[in-house]
Amino acid sequence: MSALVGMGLTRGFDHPDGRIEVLRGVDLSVASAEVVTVSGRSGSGKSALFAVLCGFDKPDAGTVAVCGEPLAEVPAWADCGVLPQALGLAQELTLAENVGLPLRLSGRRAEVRDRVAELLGELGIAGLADRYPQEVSYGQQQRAALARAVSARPKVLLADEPTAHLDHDSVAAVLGLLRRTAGEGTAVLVATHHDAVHDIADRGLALVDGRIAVA
Ligand SMILES: Nc1ncnc2c1ncn2[C@@H]1O[C@H](COP(=O)(O)OP(=O)(O)OP(=O)(O)O)[C@@H](O)[C@H]1O
Repeated sequence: MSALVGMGLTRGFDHPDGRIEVLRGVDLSVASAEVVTVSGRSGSGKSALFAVLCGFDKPDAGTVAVCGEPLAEVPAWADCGVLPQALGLAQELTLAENVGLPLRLSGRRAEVRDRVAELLGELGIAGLADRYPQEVSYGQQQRAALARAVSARPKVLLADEPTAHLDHDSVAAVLGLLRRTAGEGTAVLVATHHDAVHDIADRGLALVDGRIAVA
């Protein structure tokens, strides 16, 4: 079954010089355990699409379903994990606390310690567990935000440019985690400009003129 289904998604924005229609009827689906990339030129609407798919933004028309259920107004982290381009780490929490937050909010406190240690270790930032986001680099924050997105083992993971700004070893760690997360049953959708991400994906989609095409 498709874990993530978007149908007929449209979204436009009003600007002083007129309205732009960014999404013009996007249909897509991602199955459990599948890694799918979305490419497209800068400004083509990848982030706008992800915002609609995870419920951060409402489409003008169309529907989103996670495992056959309409997307909740505020989806649980265990349903939909998100790595937004802006990261959105809680500044008043340490990296470890940020990563453990989805588990705490899901009432799974017993899993927090081991899962946080596992993810921070895998992403090479275990030594930064007790630092606050403003005390580490952007790339380190980005990996913490990815760890937070996957910590509750969500049904769907949406990762917007997860390898931007990372060095070679960090890219390899992120790609390994994306693949492993899919291997554990999560449907993974990744917006990327990066060939290395396409190489580990099962399929590639492209956003062209507000619609989805096979890449
Ligand atoms: N909240 C908003 N208000 C107005 N315009 C917006 C808003 N969000 C996105 N846009 C516009 O929608 C278009 C698509 O933006 P989006 O950020 O989705 O592109 P993208 O494909 O993710 O680009 P990049 O690869 O550079 O991250 C752009 O023209 C942008 O200016």
